[in-house]
Amino acid sequence: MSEYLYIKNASQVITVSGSSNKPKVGREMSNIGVIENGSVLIKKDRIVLVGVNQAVEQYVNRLSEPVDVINAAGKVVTPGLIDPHTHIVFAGSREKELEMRLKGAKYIDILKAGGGILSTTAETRQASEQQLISETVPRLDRFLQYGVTTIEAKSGYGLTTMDEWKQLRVAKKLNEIHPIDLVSTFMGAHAVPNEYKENPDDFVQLIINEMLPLVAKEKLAEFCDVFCEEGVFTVEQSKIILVEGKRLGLLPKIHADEIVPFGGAELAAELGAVSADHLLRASEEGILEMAEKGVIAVLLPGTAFFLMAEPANARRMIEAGVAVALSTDRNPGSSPTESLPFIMNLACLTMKMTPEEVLAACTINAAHAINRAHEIGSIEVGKKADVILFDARNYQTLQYNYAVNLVDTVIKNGKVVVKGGVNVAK
Ligand SMILES: O=C(O)CC1=NCN=C1
Ligand SMILES: [Zn+2]
Repeated sequence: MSEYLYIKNASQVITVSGSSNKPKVGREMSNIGVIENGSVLIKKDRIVLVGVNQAVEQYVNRLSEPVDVINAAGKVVTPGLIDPHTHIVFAGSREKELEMRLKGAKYIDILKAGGGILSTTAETRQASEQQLISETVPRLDRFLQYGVTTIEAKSGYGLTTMDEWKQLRVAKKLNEIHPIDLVSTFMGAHAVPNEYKENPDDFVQLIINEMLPLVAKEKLAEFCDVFCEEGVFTVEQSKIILVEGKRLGLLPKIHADEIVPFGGAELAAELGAVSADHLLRASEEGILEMAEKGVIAVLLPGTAFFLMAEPANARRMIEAGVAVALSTDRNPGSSPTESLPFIMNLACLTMKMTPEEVLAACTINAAHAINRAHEIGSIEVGKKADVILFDARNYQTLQYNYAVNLVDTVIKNGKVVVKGGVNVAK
């Protein structure tokens, strides 16, 4: 195994270069830096050269050290895909809810009746750290097979100080043992637990006075997120939590305007949140304020699809100058999928995003949504060698061939972890 890995003769290399200091907005989202007949040279865990085949070949031929070669003929090479919004650490499953919703039950009514998030919370509270690890690893393995090399991971199924702490410790442990990188978000404000149903403001105080200080002291999360929604947390409660999180060094994110127009996008802009997520019902004012303040819209078309709801107005957001990222929203209730490639298909087919925009949204813009654009999200010299080879001759095929997995090879930190679609990292 040499220090050099040479990915040669790709049909296309999609570099998504030139936007590491700020996310792509507007027409910039369509500029994804395509190199026809290109190659990539990796040394250890970093990208050291990317360009047209001949130029990279000449450089490689002058090297005195041995070079491992991957023949990428007929393949499209992209940066590793990034999922900036998952609830991946949890126990149990919620298939029963699908049947209820197919018979007309609404997501939010199931939650209000003590199901939904609260039923996953009951199972997650019961689960040991080891059980949470063993239930989450297969989900991470599937993400890897879909070409996802970095994900964000929220807490929010503990809803007690110790159980939120447990979830975040599990995410930290998974980040150490699994090839995928996990970036953690504290989301103690995911739902009001039954024991605080009569006095939700006391739960907000528990989050402020106990959970946030512990998470900040132990540096178990970089972001703080709140489910700002009718019947969950009010705009006022959300603001109190996110302002305190920000004071303690946790950057704000917000589940905004998912079910009803609720002012979440406006709150995200007011607080200068890194991202506002969902936005199926965001107002025109909220979109304009997000554009003005540079708040990234993390859109979740898989959740809209699974909840049989209208998706977010991506075209209006892109037109208004809001940076758009995409995510699976992997969770057991409203989006049980790891297929970020299918989310890209849905973004094209249900939100009319272009093949270029969805690639920018799943790479560099997603990297900005988790504060990692200096490290990942594009194929540029000095960045982490997180690279995907897709079995396709051009990037448009990735959206044309929908609901299939075209990932052939996944390289994580310069090491091959998926080959021929098979996980070889074990
Ligand atoms: O239902 C869940 O478990 C996750 C979720 N949080 C907010 N929307 C969906
Ligand atoms: Zn979510």
